[in-house]
Amino acid sequence: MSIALACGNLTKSYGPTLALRNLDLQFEENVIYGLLGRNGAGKTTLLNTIAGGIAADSGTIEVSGKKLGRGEPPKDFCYVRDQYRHFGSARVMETLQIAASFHPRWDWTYARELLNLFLIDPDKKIRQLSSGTRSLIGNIIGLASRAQLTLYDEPVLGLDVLMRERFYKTVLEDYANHPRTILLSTHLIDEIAPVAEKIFILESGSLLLQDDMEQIRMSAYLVRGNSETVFSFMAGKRVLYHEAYGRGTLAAIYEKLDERDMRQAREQNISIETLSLQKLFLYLIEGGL
Ligand SMILES: Nc1ncnc2c1ncn2[C@@H]1O[C@H](COP(=O)(O)OP(=O)(O)OP(=O)(O)O)[C@@H](O)[C@H]1O
Repeated sequence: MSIALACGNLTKSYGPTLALRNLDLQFEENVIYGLLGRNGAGKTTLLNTIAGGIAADSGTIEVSGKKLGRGEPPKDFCYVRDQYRHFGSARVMETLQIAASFHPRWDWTYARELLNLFLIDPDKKIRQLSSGTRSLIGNIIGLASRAQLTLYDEPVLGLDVLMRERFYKTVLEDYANHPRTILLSTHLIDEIAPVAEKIFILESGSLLLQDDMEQIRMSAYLVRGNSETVFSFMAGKRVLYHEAYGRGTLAAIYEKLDERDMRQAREQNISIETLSLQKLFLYLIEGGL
């Protein structure tokens, strides 16, 4: 496993607001990450800091083992955010030409295919596009850049469900042929679950959870039953949240359950359901345990 990017002890405040708190994060090469967090959790600050757009107060950013200077962007890197609205009077094709000049691995054949796939007229001016279509221009740049490190900040904002699905499918297909490190920051949590291999959840500038999607699928459960039996079942397990539920208790746990746990649950009439990523997120935030 090689590390593409490592953030060490990263801290950034805006006046009294601590946006990133001693954040340690590592991104492996050739993995798709999902970055989740509530409004104000620090996602954009993290991405901007990695991109060199803002300087951290303290901490380090290393790309392939080499420390970046203050405000220095990583090499072979693409940051997709909502800046394309500033290209108002430029045509789509001109905007792609500017982007291509920054990305040595840019693939024009692929960029044209993507314009067709997302039904975008290359002669239109950016300001004539809907906001969803402007997001797609950024996403096309992210894909066609084939940058080894690609960060997307809310790439599906304003996209209808068909275009969201099409975008995620395209990311996966292209990643299969051209593996690279991709980070997708989004509020649409359950949509990211089939796409991301690993998840980071930020809350108040700190990392609340990081895990493989596969582990999350095998570890996130909601258990319900008589309070006494539920508490005894939960003993020694990581409990994210619990509440009284009628005469019993409902609890969200984060733990791999084995056959013995399942037998105990059956014998004691405890119901166990798997939690979706979105529900896990909600219980993590609500629980704060
Ligand atoms: N330029 C700024 N000046 C002052 N405070 C800021 C600035 N940018 C961000 N913040 C604050 O820093 C914190 C983190 O904001 P950030 O935009 O990184 O969160 P986010 O997770 O991207 O949120 P969202 O999902 O709403 O975009 C918030 O409390 C926010 O109000």
